[in-house]
Amino acid sequence: MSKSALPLQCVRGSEKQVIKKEALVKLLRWHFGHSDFRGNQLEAIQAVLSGRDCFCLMPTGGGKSLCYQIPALAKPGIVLVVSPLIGHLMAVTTFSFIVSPYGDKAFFIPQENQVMALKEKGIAVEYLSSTQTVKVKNKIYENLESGKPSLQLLYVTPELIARSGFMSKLMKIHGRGLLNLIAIDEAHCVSTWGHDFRPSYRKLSSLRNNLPGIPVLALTATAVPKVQEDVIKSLSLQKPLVLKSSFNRPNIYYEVRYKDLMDDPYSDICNYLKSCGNVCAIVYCLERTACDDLAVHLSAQGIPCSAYHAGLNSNVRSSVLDDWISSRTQVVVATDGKYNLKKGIDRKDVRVVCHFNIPKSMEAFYQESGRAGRDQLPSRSLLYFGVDDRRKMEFILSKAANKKSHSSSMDEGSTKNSLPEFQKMIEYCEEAGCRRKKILESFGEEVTASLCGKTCDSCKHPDMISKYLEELTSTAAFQYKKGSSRIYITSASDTYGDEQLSEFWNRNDEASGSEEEDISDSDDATEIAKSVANSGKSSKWKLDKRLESLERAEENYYRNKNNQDKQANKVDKKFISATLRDSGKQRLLNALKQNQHLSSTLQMDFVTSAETLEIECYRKYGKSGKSIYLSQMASTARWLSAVVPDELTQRLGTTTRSSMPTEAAKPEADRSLSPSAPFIAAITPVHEENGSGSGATIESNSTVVEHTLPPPILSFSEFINRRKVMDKQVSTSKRESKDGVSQGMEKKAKC
Ligand SMILES: Nc1ncnc2c1ncn2[C@@H]1O[C@H](COP(=O)(O)OP(=O)(O)OP(=O)(O)O)[C@@H](O)[C@H]1O
Ligand SMILES: [Mg+2]
Repeated sequence: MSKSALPLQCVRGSEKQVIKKEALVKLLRWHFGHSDFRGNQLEAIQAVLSGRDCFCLMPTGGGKSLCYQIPALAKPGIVLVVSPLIGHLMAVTTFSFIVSPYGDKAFFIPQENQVMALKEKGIAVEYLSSTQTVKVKNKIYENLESGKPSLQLLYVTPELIARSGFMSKLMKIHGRGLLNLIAIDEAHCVSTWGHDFRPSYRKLSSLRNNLPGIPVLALTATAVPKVQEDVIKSLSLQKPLVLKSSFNRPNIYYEVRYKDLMDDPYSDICNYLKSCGNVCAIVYCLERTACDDLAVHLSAQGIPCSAYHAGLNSNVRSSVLDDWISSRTQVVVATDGKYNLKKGIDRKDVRVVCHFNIPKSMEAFYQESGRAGRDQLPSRSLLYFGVDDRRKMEFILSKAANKKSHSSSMDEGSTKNSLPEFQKMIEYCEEAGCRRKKILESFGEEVTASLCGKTCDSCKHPDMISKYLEELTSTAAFQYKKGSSRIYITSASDTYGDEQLSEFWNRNDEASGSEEEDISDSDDATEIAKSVANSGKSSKWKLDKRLESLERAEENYYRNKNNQDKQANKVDKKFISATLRDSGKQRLLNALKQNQHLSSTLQMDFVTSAETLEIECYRKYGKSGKSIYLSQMASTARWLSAVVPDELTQRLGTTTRSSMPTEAAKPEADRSLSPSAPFIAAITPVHEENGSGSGATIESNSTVVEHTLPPPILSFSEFINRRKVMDKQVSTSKRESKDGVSQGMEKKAKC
């Protein structure tokens, strides 16, 4: 319910005057219902209200937003909040977001968006972004230009700040003395050293020059000292009050598990999630294919789960998030890319964050694991460490570092070296000692071991962890690690090249619909390699080039990228490499192995089965291009994850007997049938319920067996044919009903 504003005369003070704590606490209680300020909130608020610049470093969920929201209430004038991707996030789903609606740090309150939530609290707030209609924007501009603007808080994107038209509007407002504060949320985005650098943030330095005398508040949860210095310098903060909170997240229990010591990491994560109960969880994977595979596996084991990554079109992503946020799915398996869970939408009650592959840096790990327990309740971070994963990441990073060293004029100071960053992650996993201490020390925080209070596996079970580490160092995989990263060279040539191995279905949709992927998106191994390599081009000239290209990509997101690019992309994306095919076989093999129905069928040759199905798919769809091939592979993997032995035998038998005919060679009748038809026909007799392939009752040897058939594998042409038939049916029935209506009307008219 809307609340009337607290009479402000009791708290509003003139410039440079420190507003007393009591008055600010009153505002906090009245508008937000919190009893007192947390951490450094009060200091930050008082500093900016007295006109001083402030750099405020608070952990994820620490309460940074209040540091600019309270000043908006405590002093006349407008607080300008720069926050990335407001428009994107407000537009991308049907839900609403609150506070910093930037992917990385956004968090979600059902049915309310950030602006709505603040309005509900009686605060005059608006946001401006490219996703709004001209009408809405004009209304806001009118307010700003009116004699007495009623706005207290205005959220804008960094891209808008970069536009000269908007800047001149701001300058006018400033000239009229109506600007109270400039708050820059997610301020680490300004730094090329940070893991979330955004070129448009570089233009924010113009704020200081164009709007002199207005305090600037930079807010971030990024703990790396180099980034902090960079932010202060880049935003031209003047003698700022620097406030740093501890990065300790006492409500998160940290744990590492060792894949190389397990029979089956998939089962382990599955059992782990089950043992946590029906809680909200995020699982991060390095690559999209790993996401898809794991999501399939968890779903097959009865855990409501979906994959979420940039390979899915925005509609699918929205519906995945919808399901997750409304608790229809328990677990989301995501890559760590820009539009994914790390930076997408967050729930405050995430109880578990799992990293199924080692993250590329401690910073990334901290941010991602920090999605857990934003409501301050006990939560868990679990990292699955695998020597192979480690090597893969090392290869990607060192390849990028090599590229860097080949670039001629080095400018060491301007970009970060990712290998030492990754080393911290390795130490976190491979060395004994308190995990919490390692996290905090990696951010330069001095802590005693007692701080942890047995809230990490290493402090809680030191002997067990020592034993695991001993075992790990004696594993073949570990022994091999000092040799070379040979095993990744083959895959890495693909991983690092222009081609993306990690694909999922709907690549066509993606190419045509979701512009957001055009923004530098370290979504999978390929992208990580690319982004690291790019950041490694360290001459000033090269850095500028990179920034320019990123800026262009960013602008493309907000406008509409031209169709020629899409066409070019589509052509490149058609080629199916041998490695892609190998990974496809592996994917089918994994699906087979994960299938519980088949695990008892020991005589089954999984490898040959996977190969046969892949060859079938390639022969049928290889020429049609990568998208269709991948789409079919995804369908097949889904089908395999639930198939029962008889059905698989039938399928393989059918395949062999029919010698994998091409679509053209198939009899006409066969092509128009549902793809499952030959398969169902082979099991006789069949009684279909509801006329569909699923839920059929299969009678065999006089015994009635209830089966839920797995989803049929739809070939592309069958899918198109089916659509055509359905469209035809719909238009016929529409015509008929229209005829019926007009006949009825004719009758009425005659009467
Ligand atoms: N003083 C306070 N007392 C109680 N709760 C608070 C206080 N300040 C903030 N909160 C709550 O803490 C939660 C996190 O706040 P907020 O989103 O501002 O954090 P943040 O630091 O911006 O996090 P992120 O880095 O993820 O963006 C919110 O639910 C907010 O209502
Ligand atoms: Mg925030």
